Amino acid sequence: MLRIAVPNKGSLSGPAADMLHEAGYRQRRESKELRIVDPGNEVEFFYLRPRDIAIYVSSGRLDIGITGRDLLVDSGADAEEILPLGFARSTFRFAGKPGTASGVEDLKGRTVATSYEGIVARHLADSGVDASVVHLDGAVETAIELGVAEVIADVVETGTSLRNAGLEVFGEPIMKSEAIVIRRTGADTEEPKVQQFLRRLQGVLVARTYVMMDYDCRVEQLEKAVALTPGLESPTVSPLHNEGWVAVRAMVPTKDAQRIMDDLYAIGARAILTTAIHACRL
Ligand SMILES: Nc1ncnc2c1ncn2[C@@H]1O[C@H](COP(=O)(O)OP(=O)(O)OP(=O)(O)O)[C@@H](O)[C@H]1O
Ligand SMILES: O=P(O)(O)OC[C@H]1O[C@H](OP(=O)(O)OP(=O)(O)O)[C@H](O)[C@@H]1O
Ligand SMILES: [Mg+2]
Repeated sequence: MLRIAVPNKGSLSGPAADMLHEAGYRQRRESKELRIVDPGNEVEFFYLRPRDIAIYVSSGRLDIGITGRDLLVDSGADAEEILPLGFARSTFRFAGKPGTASGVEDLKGRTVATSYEGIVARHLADSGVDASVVHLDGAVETAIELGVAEVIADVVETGTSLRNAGLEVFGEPIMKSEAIVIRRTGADTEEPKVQQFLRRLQGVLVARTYVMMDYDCRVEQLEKAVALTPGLESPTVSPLHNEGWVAVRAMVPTKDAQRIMDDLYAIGARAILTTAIHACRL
């Protein structure tokens, strides 16, 4: 049975459960459930604090975990990223009152409040800057107003929390994060059960980012049309009953679908349709 750690709270937990559900796995019904077995898929899910997941996975007791890249790095645990999942995207940045500093080099002798002490301490050390780090559990934006620190380092997504606290980011982003699948460093990912799990999640990612596009075009326009819709391997081209016409079918990135439809129309393609992909194995 494959043992998988899933975030039980916070920004990662809802989207992770949605993705696992879309991949065909049973998920818990109540937020108080701490573990469930999915016997049909031979998988057991453990619902754990996002921060603890890398530690459990590095211990080898759980095979796989879903967590944030920033949480993995912060933990310093002996685990590694094997698949990015595209949700809970954020950057990790320094911020302060306007004019406080313009880069990490200005932080010498100052105090930085953060919930990600591991990331911050390493970044300061790598930059050769000697500054103090104060650990807070959350809501770190308030630390400056209340005099606990002059600077914070925190997760930034829309920037709303910083703006509401009258703070501004400064310096280069310390890191970019998103939800990821992790395993113990060097663990065997060739294991068929692990491979099957990863393929299912990849299938969900593809289904979320691609649509299937069908259209008819004249044979003379086929090369131009195929250049617009190269597909993942190569598009399917079938003859139509009307001589001189073919039907083409290819996967296209959802975000480009409307532009591609315009371009196909402009070169004479017609009956251009897109359909959602619900699941796939590449
Ligand atoms: N507003 C946000 N937008 C996108 N990702 C976020 C946001 N806040 C946190 N994250 C990401 O979620 C993960 C943190 O998960 P965690 O559950 O600890 O934090 P949280 O969502 O802030 O929850 P809480 O603070 O309520 O415990 C990190 O990978 C972080 O980058
Ligand atoms: O840039 P934004 O879109 O505002 O998102 C970033 C904020 O979201 C998270 O906070 P959360 O609400 O989880 O509270 P916390 O600080 O207690 O973790 C994070 O810690 C930032 O504060
Ligand atoms: Mg938070």
